[in-house]
Amino acid sequence: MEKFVSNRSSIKSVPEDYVFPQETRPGNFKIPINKTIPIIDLSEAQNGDRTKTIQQIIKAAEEFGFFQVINHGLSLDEMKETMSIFKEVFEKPNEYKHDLYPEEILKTCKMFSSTLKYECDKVHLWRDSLRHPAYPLEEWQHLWPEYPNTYRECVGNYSVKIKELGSRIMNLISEGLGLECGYFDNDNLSDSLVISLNHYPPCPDPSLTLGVIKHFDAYLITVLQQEDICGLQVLKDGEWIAVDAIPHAFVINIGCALQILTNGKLKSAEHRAVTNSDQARTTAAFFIAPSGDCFIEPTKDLIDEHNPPIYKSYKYKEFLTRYFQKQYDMDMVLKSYEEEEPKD
Ligand SMILES: O=C(O)CCC(=O)C(=O)O
Ligand SMILES: [Fe+2]
Repeated sequence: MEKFVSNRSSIKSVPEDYVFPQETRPGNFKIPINKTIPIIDLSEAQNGDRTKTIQQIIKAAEEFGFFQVINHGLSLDEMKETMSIFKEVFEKPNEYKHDLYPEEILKTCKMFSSTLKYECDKVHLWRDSLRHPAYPLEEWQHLWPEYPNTYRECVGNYSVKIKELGSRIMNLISEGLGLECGYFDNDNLSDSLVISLNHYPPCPDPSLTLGVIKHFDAYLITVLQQEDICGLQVLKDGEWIAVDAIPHAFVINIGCALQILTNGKLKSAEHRAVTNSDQARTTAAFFIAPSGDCFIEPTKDLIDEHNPPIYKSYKYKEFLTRYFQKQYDMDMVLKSYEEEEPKD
C-alpha cells in the first residue's frame, strides 16, 4: 500500500487508519481566523521605534508563544521561488520519494509520510514530509536532494537568510529580556538549523483527520513559511485559534528550549495543522536549534531569589531524545525537567 498521501490523488474517502478518535479529531476545523495573534513590523526595529517593537515581541511571546513578522527583509519573490521548489519535491513520483525514505532512521535527509515511525502510528497524519539539517551549510548541503536540480543552491542561499532573520529575532528577544545582545545567538546555543517541509494534500473529510497532531516545538524558535492557505491552529486558554495565512509574513513561535532558557518567562504554545478539502497546502518550518552537546538550563541572569529556576539543566541531546520518545506529550517532557519543590 502506498504511504505517501501526495501520490494518492484519486482517494474519495478517508481510510480508517487516518481517522482520529472523536476527542482529538478537529471536528469543526473551520474556526474563524483570529486577528489577535500579533503581526509585528520588523523594519520598525531598525528604522522606527525599536523599544516598542521589542515590547511587542516579548508580549506576544509571553501571551501566545506565537507572532507573525512582516517587513523582515526577504522579498516575496524569493519566498515564492523557494516555496515552488519545496512544492516540486512533493509532486515527484513515488520512486523519488522512496529513494529518500529512511531505511535507517538516522539518514540525514528524511522523506516520510505521517511520522518518522509510520508503522508505529496509532493513526496516520494526512501529510508527507521532508526533513534535513541545513546549517552549517558546508556540512549538510551536499547531502540534500539532488532534484529539483535548483534545490541545493536555492535552498542553501535561502537558509542563510532565514538563519540571519532568526538571529535578528533572537537578538530582539534577548534585548527585551534585559540580556546582552547575542545572548541566545551564539555558536553553541543557536548553532543548528533544521528544515522541515510539510505537504498536506486535499483531504476528503478534514473534520476526521490531522496534518500535524497537537504538539510543542522542541527548539529555540521556529520560523514558519506558509502561503495563503490557512491550517495552523494554536491552543490558547484551552481553545483552538486559527492563525491567519499572510503570504509575505513568517510565523514565529517559541520552542521548548527557549522556554527552559528563559525560565518559563516565554511560553511555547501547543499547535496543530488541520487539512482542507479544496487545496493542497505546503509549509516550510525552519527550526533554529541548539547544538546537541549544549546544556539547556534557566539563564543565570533571569533567576534570583524571587525567580528560582523552575527547570533543571540537561544536555540538549538528552532533551531531544525524550522529546521524540514521548512524541506528543511535551507536558510530560517538561515536567521531568521541573525542579523538585525544596523539602523542609
Ligand atoms: O504546517 C503547519 O502549519 C505547522 C507545522 C508545524 O507545526 C511543525 O512543523 O512543527
Ligand atoms: Fe510545530
